[in-house]
Amino acid sequence: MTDLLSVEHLSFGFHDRQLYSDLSFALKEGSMTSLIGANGVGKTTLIRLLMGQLRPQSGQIKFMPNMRLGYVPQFRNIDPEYPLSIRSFVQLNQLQHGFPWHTPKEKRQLDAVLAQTHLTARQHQLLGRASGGEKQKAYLAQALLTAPNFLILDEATASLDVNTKTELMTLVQELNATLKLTVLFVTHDLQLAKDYTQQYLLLTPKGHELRRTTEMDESRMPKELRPVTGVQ
Ligand SMILES: Nc1ncnc2c1ncn2[C@@H]1O[C@H](COP(=O)(O)OP(=O)(O)OP(=O)(O)O)[C@@H](O)[C@H]1O
Repeated sequence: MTDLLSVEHLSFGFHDRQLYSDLSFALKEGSMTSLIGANGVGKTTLIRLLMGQLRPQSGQIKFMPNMRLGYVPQFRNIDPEYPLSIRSFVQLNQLQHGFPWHTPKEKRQLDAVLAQTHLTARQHQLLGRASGGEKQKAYLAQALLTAPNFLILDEATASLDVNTKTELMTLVQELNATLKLTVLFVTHDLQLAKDYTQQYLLLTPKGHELRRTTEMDESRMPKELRPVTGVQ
């Protein structure tokens, strides 16, 4: 299988702190990878580098030519009085052509994405009154509207309850299987990493490792990462 992403000898730091000095790894097309590491080790910074918001100090970030990136941010609280329905919120990602209306093709795409994320029945619910899981699925649906083949989930399950986390990750797994989405999942939750992704990229101040989650040695993981309990 081809590499969707290849990072070669990347180095980056902020003025007072070097985060990586020789970071190299590749993600295969269609793979699911957890990005894990202690607080402040540089996970978000790596995502910002991948998204082109920061430039490497040296080294290279290469994507396959037809890479289309979708980004799902961390769950945020939304004001209960937020005026848009789930459908209208998801649709915001389609208003980039500058017209305040939607073409029949866009409506079909929107309906398809709402169905993919199991939101069809709840699409007229006000987003502010939706459950945490529905809100997070709305962010996911918004990202899917641009038909990405690479999806970055940035702590997207943090602050969701266990059942909702499971539901969201099952959905992401379905999308990975049906759309061949390559997934990079930033998480502090080792159990989710083991249950839903095949490999993990661990960042530590001393270096990094990319391994299969079946080979994860919990005792070598940073202490603050949630212990693997085996209970879902
Ligand atoms: N714009 C910036 N300017 C200076 N330092 C920064 C900037 N952004 C992040 N940092 C620092 O870089 C380090 C890595 O931050 P980053 O947010 O990438 O870590 P993280 O692994 O995502 O942490 P967490 O798990 O807590 O979200 C931290 O020490 C942070 O304070």
